Amino acid sequence: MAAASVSSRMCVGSIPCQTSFNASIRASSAPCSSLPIPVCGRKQRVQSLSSAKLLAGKAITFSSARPVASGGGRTSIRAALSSAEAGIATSDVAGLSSKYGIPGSVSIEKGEGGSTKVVLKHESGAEADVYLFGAVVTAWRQPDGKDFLYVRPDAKFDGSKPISGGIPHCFPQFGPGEMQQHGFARNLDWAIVSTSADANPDDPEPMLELLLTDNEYTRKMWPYEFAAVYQVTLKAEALVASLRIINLDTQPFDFTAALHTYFRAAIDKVKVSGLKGLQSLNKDPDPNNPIESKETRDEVTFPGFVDVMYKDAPEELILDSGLGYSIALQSTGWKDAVTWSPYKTMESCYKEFVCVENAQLDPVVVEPGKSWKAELRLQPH
Ligand SMILES: O=P(O)(O)OC[C@H]1O[C@@H](O)[C@H](O)[C@@H](O)[C@@H]1O
Repeated sequence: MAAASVSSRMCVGSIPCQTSFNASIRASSAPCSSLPIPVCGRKQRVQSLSSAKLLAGKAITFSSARPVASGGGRTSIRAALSSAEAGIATSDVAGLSSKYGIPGSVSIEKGEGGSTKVVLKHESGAEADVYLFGAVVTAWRQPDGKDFLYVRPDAKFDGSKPISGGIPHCFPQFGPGEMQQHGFARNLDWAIVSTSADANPDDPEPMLELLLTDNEYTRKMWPYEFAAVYQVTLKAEALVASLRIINLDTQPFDFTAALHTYFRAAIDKVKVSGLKGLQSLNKDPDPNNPIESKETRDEVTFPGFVDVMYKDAPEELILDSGLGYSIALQSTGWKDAVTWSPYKTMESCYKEFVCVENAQLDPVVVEPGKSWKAELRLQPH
């Protein structure tokens, strides 16, 4: 749909503070202009959907804990999402800034390689950078300036390949498999749906909500209509990443996925705890025929090349970075975990990072009109 044909306008401050953009739409059958007077909308930036589509539409529940109602709502959900997508070009930093920027909390900037990034700023001094290309959180800076995430020196930000570092998405395939390694979600521009900084009245936490839907390119690899909605919230001492996959198709689909997090670490000292007793599948030496075993160590270390998948991981893993601090990875919905260190296959940087990934390794089936949700909360431990 051409941007010009879309009735899309600012709807600043018309959303009650406690709800997200989508929850508000769900709660309302009214067009944007007739939604309630701002409660604390000063720090809310949303892209309104076409009012006609909202009035005609069924519930859009991709930010709620409840699955999307099945049945006839799909067409209108799709229409509403198309409207949300057909906004400002991802390269239009000025346009995106005026629509979604929130002074002091959310800024839209030109990042590395000319790619657009969103910087979330918490009043504690913490910051997070999120690139629209791949919806990758590339930095999570602490108030003292330390960045807990890592971007490889060979990372490209110009769209020529996925950004190698931070928190890339693996979707709809963790891999290896029929499509490109780790799927297509990290190769595409995601659209901003909303930003806010007032969901919590006691703590102005900046939040960014991004959207990816199918297109010709994705359907060639994975022939389904879908929406992926990704919310990143920066708290004083935590980064929360919440992913929802909605089936907009008329048939069920299945996928595997992961958040492929690159943590800054000292490879000779880093340890991961919480994996003991889990079934492990070692992709070394043959990723297509992993060797099954059981993890016996309290603390998993990285003395050489490591590429291991763990089934049914607990909701909390602890990463001791070896740099003087530890990070808790708390997750819901992500059933499995992966540890990866390329070791000397990446001579220039292997000493500086480790990947501990929250994953869904067995295909998850989503029925038409239903959705799947998983959340990762990272916080100092
Ligand atoms: O695509 P990237 O970021 O280079 O990561 C590749 C690695 O990603 C890991 O998740 C896989 O377990 C490895 O097998 C793979 O080599």
